[in-house]
Amino acid sequence: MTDCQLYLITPPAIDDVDAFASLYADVLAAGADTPAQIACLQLRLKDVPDEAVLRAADALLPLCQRFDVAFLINDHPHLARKAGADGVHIGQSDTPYDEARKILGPDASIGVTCHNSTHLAMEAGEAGADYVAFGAFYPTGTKQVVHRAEPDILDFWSKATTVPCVAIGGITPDNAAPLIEAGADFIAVSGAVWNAPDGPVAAMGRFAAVLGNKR
Ligand SMILES: Cc1ncc(COP(=O)(O)OP(=O)(O)O)c(N)n1
Ligand SMILES: Cc1nc(C(=O)O)sc1CCOP(=O)(O)O
Ligand SMILES: [Mg+2]
Repeated sequence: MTDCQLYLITPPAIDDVDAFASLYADVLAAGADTPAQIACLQLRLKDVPDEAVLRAADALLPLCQRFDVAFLINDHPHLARKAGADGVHIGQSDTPYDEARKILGPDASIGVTCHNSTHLAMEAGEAGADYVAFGAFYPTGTKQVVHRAEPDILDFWSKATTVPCVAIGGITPDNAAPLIEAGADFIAVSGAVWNAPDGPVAAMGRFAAVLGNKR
């Protein structure tokens, strides 16, 4: 079994929060005690009012706590603090790391998007980021991306530092293996779970199989 873990990101829009929370509970249960056990859920709602983020957080945080899953909110450190989240993920055009750390304090988990740049990752790591995220590794329909990363950045990073690295971008059970083998500590996925033709629970089984292989 690899030591790479699954980092789940919500869809960018959730129309029915209660229905999504129920589906997320099924996904949590499907991954529990398997190699696809979810390590972190990121709430990544885009272009919605703060109230919508907080409403979704209220529904999802208790489920994360029940399954010992870290709960991060994307982009907004103030909302992460207000929601009682475990941390925030920030990109290069979001709140700067130092400001996010001031807002959330020393015990929060703060992840930083570093695209395909070891320079950005070194800066984030030296500043105190809890993880760095590299991507996009594959084409994705979830986000308009301009940067492409190759697995060798994961190999370099995992040999050069102890700061955990997250791989993201178009990751599926069929293309995850090279990223896992290259040294990703986490694979961050969204569409491959939520948009799976046979449903998110079946997708979790496929991720368990690929994450269960020897690194
Ligand atoms: C784990 C993880 N990695 C990268 C991103 C992308 O963040 P960002 O560049 O700020 O883009 P948006 O997600 O905010 O559109 C992420 N959210 N999570
Ligand atoms: C949110 C995000 N950030 C990316 C980056 O490259 O920084 S790619 C991406 C989309 C992730 O969703 P999916 O697993 O459906 O591709
Ligand atoms: Mg962002």
